[in-house]
Order: sequence, then structure tokens, then C-alpha cells
Amino acid sequence: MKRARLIYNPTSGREMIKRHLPEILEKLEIAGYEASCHATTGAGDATRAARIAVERQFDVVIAAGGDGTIHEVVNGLAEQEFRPKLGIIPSGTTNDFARALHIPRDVASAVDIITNGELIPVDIGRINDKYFINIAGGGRLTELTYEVPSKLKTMLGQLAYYLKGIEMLPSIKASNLRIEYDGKLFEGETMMFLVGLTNSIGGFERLAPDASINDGLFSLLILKKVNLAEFIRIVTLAIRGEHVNDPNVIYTKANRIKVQSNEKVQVNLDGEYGGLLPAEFANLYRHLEVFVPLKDIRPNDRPTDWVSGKRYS
Ligand SMILES: Nc1ncnc2c1ncn2[C@@H]1O[C@H](COP(=O)(O)OP(=O)(O)OP(=O)(O)O)[C@@H](O)[C@H]1O
Repeated sequence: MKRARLIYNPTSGREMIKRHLPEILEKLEIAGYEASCHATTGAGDATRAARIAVERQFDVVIAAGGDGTIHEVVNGLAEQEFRPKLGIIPSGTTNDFARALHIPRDVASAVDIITNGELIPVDIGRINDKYFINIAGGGRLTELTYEVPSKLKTMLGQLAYYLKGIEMLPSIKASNLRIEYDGKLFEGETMMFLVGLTNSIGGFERLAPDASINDGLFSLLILKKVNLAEFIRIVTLAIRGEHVNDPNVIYTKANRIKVQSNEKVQVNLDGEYGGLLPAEFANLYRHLEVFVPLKDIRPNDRPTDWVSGKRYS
């Protein structure tokens, strides 16, 4: 019998996941899984729970929560030789990774995608000794994601980020960065750099328009020092995916990236604090298999050697 371990964050999003537990477990059992669950207790607990699930050789690990929970679960799986397949139930404030994979926020539909068994391989990012699934970045501009208080997010959802962004705009300063990427070099005053694995970042679906989740490459986006008016113009362009040709933006793909600074620059990993620069990024090619609705997956993310229908049953 297949075994599934559900790791859920009871506090994520608007705290609604608990109400759905009986339904989730029942659906999994009907699909032939022996299912059990673990409620996370605080920071780092989802990583520990995922490591234990690996030790116990669960076939499938399901992360239910926001990007923070999925990030932690992936950190528990990524360094292991045996890696269970990953299911996702997006129930957080921010679920950029699930959105990139077209996994719906409706709990029953998300579970159906897991029980349906269609899988896709995804790349994972490694930075120093940590892993990320969606995005890493640095520079003052990226710091707002962890400056938003959790209570505010529970109350206001995504709106909380925009409010914080408006509040912070006038105080954003550039940092001096040295960024090496696949043999090339950028050095200079930088508002932010982003290293992305998917096209869905902070609600901007077109920030990395031609990203693929399983091509072994990161999308690297560097925003040079700009004034407030230029910044607002570039954000407006970014909504339409037209920022990539702006002279203040470097947008490219790379497999290995090294970022250094003579200043104290924080790194953000999937929306959480990830330590200070320097950082070396490596793309781990097709490191995890994730349950997805294959028919909805963008052509960019559908590897031709996989579409033939890898199904887990
Ligand atoms: N029981 C708990 N109580 C408080 N915090 C928890 C608990 N379990 C996990 N957490 C923390 O909550 C963080 C955020 O969770 P998650 O991303 O799932 O939810 P979210 O609602 O989208 O919130 P955020 O926007 O902060 O990411 C996790 O990284 C984890 O450290």
C-alpha cells in the first residue's frame, strides 16, 4: 500500500486547513493511500517532519500551507538520496509555487490532483547549504516579504504586501553587488537581484516570462539603481512582462550564480530570511517530482520526454 504523509501548517493563510483534514485524509484513503498527518508547531518543524517522512520511507509527502511551509518541506527532502514525491495543498497567504504549477487553492481539487497521480519533474535551487523552490533574492527591495507581520497577513492576505511595499518605497536604497553568472559579470549599484525557478513571483506572473521549471536554469533578474519615478515605471512594465528589455534591467538565464557585496546584504529565500551574502546558487536539475494537473501546465514547463504521461498509481 502507498503511504502518504501530510505536513500542514495550522496557522497558514486564514487558518482554514484544519477544517478540511477529515476530507483530505478520506480522499487519500479512497485513492489507496495509507495517510497520516503532522501539524507543524513553528519555524523549522516542517523540515524536521519531512526528514522523518524520508526516514520512514513515505512514498508521498504532501505540504499544506503557504510558500513558507512548502519551502521548509522541500528543505527536508532535497538533501536526501531517497526523495518522496511531493504533493501540494496551497492554503497560505502566498502560494507562488503552487500557482506556477497550476495547483488550485480549492482543497478538494488540490487533493484530486495528488490522487490523480500526474507528476512533473522540477528543478530546485541550492544556495550555500539551503534549498529553495521558487525564488531567492537580495537588496532592500526584497526585504519587505519578511517585514510584513504574520497577523496582518492573516487579516489582509496579499494586500498586506502591497501596503508594506508602498510604505517602504521612499526608503529603498541600492546596494553595491558583484554578480557572476555562467562566466559573465555584473558589478554596480543594485536595487535588487532575483534568482527564480518559476515564472510566478510575488504575484507578478510575468516577472520571468520564459522561465521553465525543469530546464536546469535559473532566471536571473537584476534591477540597477533607479530613482522612484523610474522604479514605478519599471514595476508597471513588469506587470505586462515588458521590463526585460529596459536598460535598467538585466534579465538572463544561468545555471550557476555567485553574488558578493562589501555591504551587509540579506538574502531572501522563498519569502523568508535566508542569511547574508556572499551566496553561491546552483540549480539542481529535476531534483523533485511534484503532482500537477498536466493539462494545465505551460508548454515551457512540460518536458517532451515526460508528457507521455508519467503517472503514479
Ligand atoms: N504552529 C505554528 N505556529 C506559528 N508559526 C508556524 C507554525 N507552523 C509553522 N509556522 C511558520 O509559519 C511560516 C509561514 O507559513 P506559510 O508560508 O505556510 O503560511 P502563510 O500564511 O503563507 O504565511 P507567510 O506569508 O508568512 O509565508 C512557516 O515558515 C513556519 O515557520
